[in-house]
Amino acid sequence: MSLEAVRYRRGSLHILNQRLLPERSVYQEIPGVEAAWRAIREMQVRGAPAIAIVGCLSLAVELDRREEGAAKDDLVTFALESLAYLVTSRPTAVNMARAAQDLSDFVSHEAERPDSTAESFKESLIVRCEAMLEKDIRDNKSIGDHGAKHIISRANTDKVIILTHCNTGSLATAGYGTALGVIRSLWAMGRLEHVYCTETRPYNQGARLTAYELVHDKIPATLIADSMVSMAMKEKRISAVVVGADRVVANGDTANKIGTYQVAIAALHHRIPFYVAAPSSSCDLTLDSGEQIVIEERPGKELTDFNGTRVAAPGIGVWNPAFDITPHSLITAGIITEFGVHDPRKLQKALADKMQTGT
Ligand SMILES: CSC[C@H]1O[C@H](OP(=O)(O)O)[C@H](O)[C@@H]1O
Repeated sequence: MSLEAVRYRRGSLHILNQRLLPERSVYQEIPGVEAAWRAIREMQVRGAPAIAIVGCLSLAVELDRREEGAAKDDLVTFALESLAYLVTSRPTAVNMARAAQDLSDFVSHEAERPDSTAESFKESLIVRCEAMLEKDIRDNKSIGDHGAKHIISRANTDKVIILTHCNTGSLATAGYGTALGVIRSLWAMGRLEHVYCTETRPYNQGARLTAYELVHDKIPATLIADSMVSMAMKEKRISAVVVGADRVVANGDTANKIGTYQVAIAALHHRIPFYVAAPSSSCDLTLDSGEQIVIEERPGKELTDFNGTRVAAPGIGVWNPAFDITPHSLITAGIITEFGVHDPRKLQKALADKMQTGT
């Protein structure tokens, strides 16, 4: 059975508490929007797509519980306020903000429809939130296959060796994953020799989550410290680097987990192709360049402590940005979306064309 970050059925939402993995696999209920906001802020659930999906499904479960007879205007106000609130949970990943904008537009349109009732409004909004689950998995499988075919077509070996950073798998999405989806597709095609995953300090998404997923799927993999990346590129015959994204902007600059920028610099030095894998829902064409992206800074305790024990010298100052920006010039092999692999400089036009044609 594949790993599930999110378990949903009408009226019921549970998340796998990722702060407890890999030692403990605990699903906790998310009864509504407030609980979702807290779970996202505390990174009990994380990953750009998963954040948006949990946020929107928390609205769906809370709407479902509203007793019949609630006034349509009250439901409209509740939905719009809830979506705006959910966007404040974490600032860097764009997926929640994009989903909130889409759903708010939908709500406003539905509210204006003369033939819509409170019940039909509720049902149509819940159905739109629920559709995010299947769409995300479909997009991830497309990303996986586009990325795998692109890597294979450019490799000079029958099987490839991939380095990845952070966690971009089933624990960061509705399933399959983005960069880890590319790895899963390479494995399914019989074209993957090995994976190197970085521990990804300080939350350890790699050591705790990506390693957990790769072991679960029986994919041959080796965990390395973040500081070992350059040595691994020099010694371990890495064919390509594939990472995820929290926000890709119009010129292809990409916000991703802290450490991605220096992995990209090391890849350039070693002439190793560097890919970003992200659904179009992680792209923000309203921003021209990476300098405009807000970088979340997390509590210093998340850096000074390890498993509840302080390891840093008391009294030391702490800087704990959760993301960094990789300039498009370092994304040398392309940005992999559900539509294909794009030159970062041509991403904006490619996505605009797709949005226009809807294909
Ligand atoms: C497909 S997940 C994308 C992205 O989200 C992660 O950040 P976080 O664990 O802080 O939510 C990481 O940057 C992944 O690459």
